Amino acid sequence: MVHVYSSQGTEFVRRVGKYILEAQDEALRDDPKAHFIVGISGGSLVKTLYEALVQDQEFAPKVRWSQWQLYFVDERIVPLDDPDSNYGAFKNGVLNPLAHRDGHLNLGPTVFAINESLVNGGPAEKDQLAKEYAEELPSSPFDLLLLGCGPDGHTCSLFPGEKHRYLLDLKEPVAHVSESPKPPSDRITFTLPIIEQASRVAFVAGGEGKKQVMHQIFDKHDTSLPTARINSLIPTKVSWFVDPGAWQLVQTVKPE
Ligand SMILES: O=C1O[C@H](COP(=O)(O)O)[C@@H](O)[C@H](O)[C@H]1O
Repeated sequence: MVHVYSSQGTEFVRRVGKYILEAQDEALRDDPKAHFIVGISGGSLVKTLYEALVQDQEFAPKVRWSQWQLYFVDERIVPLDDPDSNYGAFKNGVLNPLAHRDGHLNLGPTVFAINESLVNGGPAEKDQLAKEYAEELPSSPFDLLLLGCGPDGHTCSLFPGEKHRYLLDLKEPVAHVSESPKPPSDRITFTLPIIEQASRVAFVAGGEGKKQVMHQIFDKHDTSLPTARINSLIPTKVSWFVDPGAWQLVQTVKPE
């Protein structure tokens, strides 16, 4: 069963924060010196992470950042300081405010970014960039993947539609995507095998702009959408955090 939680505002952010801390504590329980291995999306998730893990007075001190190893489940192939970079958004939205929180220097996570020297190359360099990112991945499965859901049902940079259907069949853990329907056009993305192996997968989705796609995912079970496909592949490992704006058309599932 896929778990669905619907709440709004501060409650929404705190539910996400509580879930992340549970995943962190579970991963570090048996070996307090272990790493918590996390993959994050870009987009609206970054603001939620800031509010839940940096701004929240109760949760912030409980985040063991120095033990986090953090990867991007997808990345746009642009320089790291480009406004479209997922790394750049996370740096500006979470790492920088974290570093200066409470007036002293705080240690952040170990962050794995793409090889920036390849971003202006041709298709071969972009394929190489995906291959190199795959080589950086941990040897054990991810403890947690925090995913977004676009209004078209995409997650990571796994897009729906005929042209990108092949992405759902790929076996390599990281793929180069060209001609993305959402700019920028060139990206890398985690693929389904790596998502399926993760211990926990959470989707975080808010706003009215996502109400139609939620209906497609939860009422219509449209598994041509990468998000719905993940629900059907690993239902017991998936949780959804959705706000009432996004949830308003769903009729067949009652949030917990
Ligand atoms: O392009 C992307 O979009 C998705 C969804 O973003 P959101 O702003 O609607 O939450 C995001 O999860 C992905 O990482 C990003 O590259």
